[in-house]
Amino acid sequence: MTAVLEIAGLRKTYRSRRRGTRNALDGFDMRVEAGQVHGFLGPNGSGKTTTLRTLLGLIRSDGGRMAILGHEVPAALPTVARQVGAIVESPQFFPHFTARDTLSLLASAGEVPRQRVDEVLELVGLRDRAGERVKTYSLGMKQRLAVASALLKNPKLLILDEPANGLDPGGIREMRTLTRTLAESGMTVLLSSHILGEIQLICDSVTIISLGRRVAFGPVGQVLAQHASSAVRVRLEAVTDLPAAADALTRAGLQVTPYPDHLMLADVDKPAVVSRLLAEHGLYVSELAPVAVDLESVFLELTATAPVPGQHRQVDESARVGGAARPETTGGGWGA
Ligand SMILES: Nc1ncnc2c1ncn2[C@@H]1O[C@H](COP(=O)(O)OP(=O)(O)OP(=O)(O)O)[C@@H](O)[C@H]1O
Repeated sequence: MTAVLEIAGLRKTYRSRRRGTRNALDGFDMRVEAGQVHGFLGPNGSGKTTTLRTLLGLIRSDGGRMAILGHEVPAALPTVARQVGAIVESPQFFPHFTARDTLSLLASAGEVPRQRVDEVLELVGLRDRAGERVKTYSLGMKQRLAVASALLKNPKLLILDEPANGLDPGGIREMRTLTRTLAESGMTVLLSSHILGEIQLICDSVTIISLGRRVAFGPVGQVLAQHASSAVRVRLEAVTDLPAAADALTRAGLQVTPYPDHLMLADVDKPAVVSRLLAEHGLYVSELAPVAVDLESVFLELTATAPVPGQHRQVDESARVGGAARPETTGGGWGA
């Protein structure tokens, strides 16, 4: 398959006299194949926006390589810019302009044929409200207008940062259908979102980032399968025993994620070992069930961002996967 987007070893450090240095990207890799809808997932502050801004030449990297449609960027951005549509930060529109005026202005500035304005208004579902001023639009309608503006050039690569932000359930479903339709027409879509159920429904493949590094990537089914084999949900007869159970299982070397009314265990080859171990501590299991894994649980496990009762996770406290200095080896190098 042909890569529309390749990133290898990308590094970005923010430096400020007051806050010191912060490694936002620490050798990040990504590869997006042509015609795919690719999900870009990561906890708050993990480096998604920094990646996208670097890719689009809005900020400069401190190292690594990036290519769009085979052209190295940022050097080739003037060449490839026409083929990339992006909404990375909430775009600002003139509030007194209508959606049609806004898009017409952008179309003439970008030498896009006038008829494309009506096409994109139709595509994003704004046709009937296109004559109203943007200041009267709801958040979701502004979001649709933003997507319309990114589609004007009929790009080969469409980058959407949180496109479902502010959309109602119907709007989210329409955005899903639109994204799939665009991909079926040959467009490659890179989609960052925190709505993991949505990503699982829409995306062909994903990249998960944590602390500026890739911690998982590949086709959605493959990423799920890699984590599906041996997750187990444990409930106890007494909920108050959960902390003691988590403690005993952790000390036995198991990877435990606590929830208010159950524990999740990763990599359990023999579930019977769990009930025996807990019984030895006077803790009695009421349920021990293999779990059908979903993207949300994989995300929480890989980024270590599952909520822990009684604790308030701070934004930078996501995973150092495996405790290793570098979380995963991916074959390395360009395009892995
Ligand atoms: N201009 C900046 N100056 C200093 N630090 C920054 C700047 N922009 C981002 N950072 C830091 O870089 C890290 C990555 O931020 P980034 O915005 O890329 O995360 P994100 O994954 O997009 O998060 P979110 O999901 O919350 O949007 C964070 O620790 C953030 O505080």
